[in-house]
Amino acid sequence: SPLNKIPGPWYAKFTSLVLKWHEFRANRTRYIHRLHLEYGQAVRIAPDEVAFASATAVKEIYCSGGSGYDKTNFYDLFKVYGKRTMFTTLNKDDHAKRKRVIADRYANTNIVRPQSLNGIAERATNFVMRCYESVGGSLDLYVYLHAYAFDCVTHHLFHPYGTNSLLDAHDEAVMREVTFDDSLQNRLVAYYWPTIHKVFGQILSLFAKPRETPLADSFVLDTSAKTGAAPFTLLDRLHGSSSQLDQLDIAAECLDHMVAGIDTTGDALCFLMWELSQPASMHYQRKLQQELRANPTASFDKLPFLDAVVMEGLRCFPAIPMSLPRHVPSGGRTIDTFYLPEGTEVSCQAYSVHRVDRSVFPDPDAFKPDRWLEPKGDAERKRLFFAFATGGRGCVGKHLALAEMKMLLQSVYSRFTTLPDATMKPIDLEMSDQLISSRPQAQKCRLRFVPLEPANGK
Ligand code: HEM
Repeated sequence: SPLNKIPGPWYAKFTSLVLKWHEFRANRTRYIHRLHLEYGQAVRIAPDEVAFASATAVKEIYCSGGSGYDKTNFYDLFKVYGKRTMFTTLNKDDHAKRKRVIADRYANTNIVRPQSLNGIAERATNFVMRCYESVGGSLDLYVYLHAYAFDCVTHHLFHPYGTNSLLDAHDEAVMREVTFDDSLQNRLVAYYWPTIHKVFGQILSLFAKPRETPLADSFVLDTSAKTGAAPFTLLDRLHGSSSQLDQLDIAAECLDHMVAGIDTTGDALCFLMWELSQPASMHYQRKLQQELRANPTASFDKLPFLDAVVMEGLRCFPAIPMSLPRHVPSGGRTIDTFYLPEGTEVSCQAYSVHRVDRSVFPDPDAFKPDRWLEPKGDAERKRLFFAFATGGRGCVGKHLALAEMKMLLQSVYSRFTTLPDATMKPIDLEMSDQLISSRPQAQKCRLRFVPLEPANGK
């Protein structure tokens, strides 16, 4: 095999079992990262699978021809109501057709419309209310950040039919159902051994829970059938004449975006606020508070240190840190000097792309927002920033996610100091891999919120 030339552990030439073992133990990302540290930026991780971590590989796999190589059938696991969505289409043409309909709803010009931003600001205010209520005790940030992300994304999809899970128990139950899902092992069996999954599915579900989200499913089926959504929403576009989607396709697309918008933004904020609350990062928290309080009326996208904090948060703790698998196209390709035959599975994972090249990210495991403020190396850092992936299949919700993250941090850190609650252990925030996203292992994150003195004594 031409892949024999690619460095990697000896057993990867013969079996994918070791890789699968780590996947089942929710530890794929760290395992592959260890291999990168040992073998370099190109590693053979299974007989027909290679992981890369260089900027040239990212460009080739995810950007060549605009949207890079086609996705693998791994993405079948994410089909919704049995339908393919923009995210789960495998080939370029189907994807481009769907994206043409959807993309403008996620353009920054649409995100910064007053009706869109006011909805996010309102949710950030609800979050701050929760923080005030917790003063003297602690708040489980994990739950409320996911509620915030849920409310923001449903605002963008469905306004005026968005959720209010920060204040409403029924909506919170919908969010919990999606967020506290525990179906990793069951879905991995479905992917790797579909026949076994079909035949022994009932027995398997006694040991490994299947994914079941009845509340979310029926919320989206009902809501996406409604008319009268605001012009900035995705629902408005999907019901428009240009979309030509039937009702079930519309519901599937909406559910996919809703799920894509909850855990990603919720987990990214959770890891970031936990880090900002650690003694080693307290000086960054203070610097952020100073910037926010010195510029109380500044827009969230005009604050350089806030931007640096968010970029560094997403670099250190990308909510999707895992491999984004693609197939080498017909005829084979050469990546980083290695020839790969057609059909080889190739991928990059943000966790490693953000760490392996120490000339671009020195001291890569340390949280250092200031690195994003240095003009030197700016282009190289941006080239290796892979939290939202890149190319035509990169995250369509990026501008929405950044607006949500920045507006929440602005609301919180202009009013509070956050500190870890004594009940928390460092292991609680260890990364636990799911299918492509990673979440804090304990699925809780208790912080204490200490109100700041009013600015200027007011
Ligand atoms: C911090 C938050 C977020 C992160 C880190 C993130 C990251 C990503 C990444 C890495 C991908 C590429 C996945 C792949 O190729 O397998 C992606 C795709 C996608 N994201 Fe996000 N995302 C975030 C928030 C959101 C939000 C708020 C939405 C809103 C609806 C969203 C919707 C999507 C969709 C629909 C796709 C598929 C795009 C396509 O295939 O064309 N994401 N995201």
